[in-house]
Amino acid sequence: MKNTFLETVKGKLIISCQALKGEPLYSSFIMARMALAAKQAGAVAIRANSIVDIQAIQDEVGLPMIGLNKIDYPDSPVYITPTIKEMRAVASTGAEVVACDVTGQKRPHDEQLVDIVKQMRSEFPDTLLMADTATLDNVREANQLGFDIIGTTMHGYTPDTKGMNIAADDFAYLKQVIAVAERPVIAEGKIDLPEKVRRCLDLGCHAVVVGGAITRPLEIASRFIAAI
Ligand SMILES: CC(=O)N[C@H](C=O)[C@@H](O)[C@H](O)[C@H](O)COP(=O)(O)O
Repeated sequence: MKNTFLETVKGKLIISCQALKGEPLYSSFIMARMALAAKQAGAVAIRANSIVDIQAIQDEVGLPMIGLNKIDYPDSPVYITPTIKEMRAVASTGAEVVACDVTGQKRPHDEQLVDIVKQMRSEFPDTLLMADTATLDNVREANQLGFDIIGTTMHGYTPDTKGMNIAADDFAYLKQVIAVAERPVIAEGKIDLPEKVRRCLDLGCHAVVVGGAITRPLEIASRFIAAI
């Protein structure tokens, strides 16, 4: 069946529903309900972490999904769908898109991204691959490897970009990403206001992912508390 994810999300909002172990909402049941609220509000796709959460959300809302699997390995800082094992597991759920780290950092067991992409293309030819990048060099690598979607997910979360914010200087970095990317750009990471979503789309992003500002109540409540 043709993968229509990119057509479905064009100019629209994707909501990320994620809670890691240790976070107050850590529960597939709750993530599925978060996804239902997202759907009722008008989100056209969901981004989710872990096989159980992806499946629970698929059952509850039936929206297209960007799936990932965060795993910490002792020999690598890469944690978003880091190895072929997690890539396969996420694709096997039927998620339309599998997202993985493309930050140029060493992967677990020294796996090479070029091999992972090649393997995924042969095993899951209909699954789109999203590159979670942090820098323009990462975007160039994603272009070269033939990723289908360029995400800005890791901007601000690598040693080189620590503390940076995609919205700084009227999205100056995002403008460069759009200029360099050879595939549709999905803006993601610290987009915490509706006006910012609008701006990302006006600048030429294909779609926008918002997570914590909608689905992480601890983060939302902390912002209010910090204002006191
Ligand atoms: C850096 C990293 O691990 N980002 C993760 C990627 O899936 C999620 O924890 C974020 O919530 C997601 O990217 C959406 O971003 P925000 O929650 O800022 O809207």
